[in-house]
Amino acid sequence: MARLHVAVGVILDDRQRVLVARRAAHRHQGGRWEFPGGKVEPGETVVQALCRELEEELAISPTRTSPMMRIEHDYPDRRVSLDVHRVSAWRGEPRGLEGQPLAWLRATELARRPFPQANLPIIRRLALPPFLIITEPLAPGDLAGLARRLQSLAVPARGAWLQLRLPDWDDRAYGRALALAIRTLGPRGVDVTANRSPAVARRAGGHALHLNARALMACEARPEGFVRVGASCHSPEELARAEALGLDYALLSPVAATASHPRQVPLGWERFRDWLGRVDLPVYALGGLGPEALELAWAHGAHGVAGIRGFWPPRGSPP
Ligand SMILES: Nc1nc2c([nH]c(=O)n2[C@H]2C[C@H](O)[C@@H](COP(=O)(O)OP(=O)(O)OP(=O)(O)O)O2)c(=O)[nH]1
Ligand SMILES: [Mg+2]
Repeated sequence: MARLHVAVGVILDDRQRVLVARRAAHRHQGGRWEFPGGKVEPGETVVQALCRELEEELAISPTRTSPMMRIEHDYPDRRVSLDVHRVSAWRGEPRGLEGQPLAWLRATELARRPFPQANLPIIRRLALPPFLIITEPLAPGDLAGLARRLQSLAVPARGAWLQLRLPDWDDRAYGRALALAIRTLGPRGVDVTANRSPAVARRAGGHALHLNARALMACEARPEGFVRVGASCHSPEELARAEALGLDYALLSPVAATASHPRQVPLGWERFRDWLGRVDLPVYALGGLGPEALELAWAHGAHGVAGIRGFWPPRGSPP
């Protein structure tokens, strides 16, 4: 059975809601929800096919797209290869030209609708927010200072999560900081990942774990008991290790020059794209980047942007 090549669009608005449509009952995978798109015709590029399909199905013309992932899936009656692209800007107002119902959903709402089986990796990937904010250096044990900084955090409309990175803090103080961060940010919809040993993270109630590159390379297996585990990477070997361990994401740095790691040579965007293209893993761009770099990062294959300085309000500014 030949594999059907399908262009799929993850259409995202500026609050990171995704446009989905319900497939008509009589079609393959009928009645289920889908990300709009369709078959790539002979002679078309994937992006050309996507633009044509979105014109035909929704009356919109994409003006900005970026590659997101590729999925091979075998249904009992059909084999498909989904070439998934983000659509982050378009002309026109989406309408269901084929009578199909449409809905704009947040990532957390996608899991509650029936989608074709092949779409599950897309839904899992969308659950990772596009911004990963890393804590700034803070005097060891200064919990009150941390509380003030967490309060001051302006969460980007597209969504973010936080990596609690306090390398100078001892385990005890770190555990208290982690519990504080989870308590403060959880109600604001911001998950917190612990950059510490699994034992300390677990004891403080952490459910996500971040490994630095040294911890990653020392790891024999994915640490157990966390819903999300990721790692900091600086080379293709480290990325390959993160993929082999079945981690959920990686950070790749430094893309540009940074104040926090002045001696590291920046990768630049071309090498960044080349390296992340060798693994099947969502990768955040890190190093000298702020939230404004998201479209550029997407254009180079990144899942999102991670950073320190570009995300926090200046110290001493009113909360
Ligand atoms: N468009 C789309 N297709 C998907 C998704 N997930 C998934 O398994 N598929 C499968 C279902 C179909 O077998 C195939 C897409 O074909 P399609 O029926 O949408 O193709 P098309 O728009 O060109 O439609 P048509 O001309 O055949 O009516 O890929 C998805 O999220 N979006
Ligand atoms: Mg279609």
